[in-house]
Amino acid sequence: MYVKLCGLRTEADVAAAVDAGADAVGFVLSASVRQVDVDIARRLVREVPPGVLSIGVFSGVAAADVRRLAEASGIGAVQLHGDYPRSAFEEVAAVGVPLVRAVALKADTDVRVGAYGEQMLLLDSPVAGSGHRWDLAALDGARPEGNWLLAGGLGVDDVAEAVAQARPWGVDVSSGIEVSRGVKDHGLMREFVAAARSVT
Ligand SMILES: O=C(O)c1ccccc1NCC(=O)[C@H](O)[C@H](O)COP(=O)(O)O
Repeated sequence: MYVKLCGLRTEADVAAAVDAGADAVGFVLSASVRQVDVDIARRLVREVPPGVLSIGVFSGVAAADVRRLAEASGIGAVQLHGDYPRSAFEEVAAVGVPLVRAVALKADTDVRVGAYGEQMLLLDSPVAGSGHRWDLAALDGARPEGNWLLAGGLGVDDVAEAVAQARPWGVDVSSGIEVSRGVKDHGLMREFVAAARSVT
């Protein structure tokens, strides 16, 4: 079970996420209570050891600016959140790092991983980073195959049940590992990773 812990803002967060066994850590580089600027992102990326992917998360940022921020921060992957067109993925692909397409599942969502040139697909609630769950029954008949992550309101108490139901390749969380909005709880990080991987 691939686990991404998102919305990290401090060196201590990064150390705790790595210690908890996260496969990927997310830094939000667009408007959010969890936003970090490019200088902080660059500093945090340097703390991420080889083998753990540092993912820059963008929403509502023009593709040219995503490219610039991705290159300046040195992040290891780019997550484009929301209604980015294929052309944006093509433009950002020039950075030369893996891409994550993050969307809320709708009737017309292309759920094929790689359909926009991405390496991972992330299915999330309609409001990213809100901690809101969505109805996993929507996956019936629209379940992706391959490297797709489930997100949206997951927490230590329900991630195992959600994994058992949706059978994703990975999971992603932000609100569910926070003590208050935007402030990570390092104990919850450890509990979340263990709970996500408890399903056989
Ligand atoms: O986390 C944010 O504040 C955010 C803001 C804008 C775009 C994306 C954002 N987060 C992206 C993530 O990958 C979150 O981990 C994902 O939406 C799940 O969040 P949550 O429901 O809080 O666990």
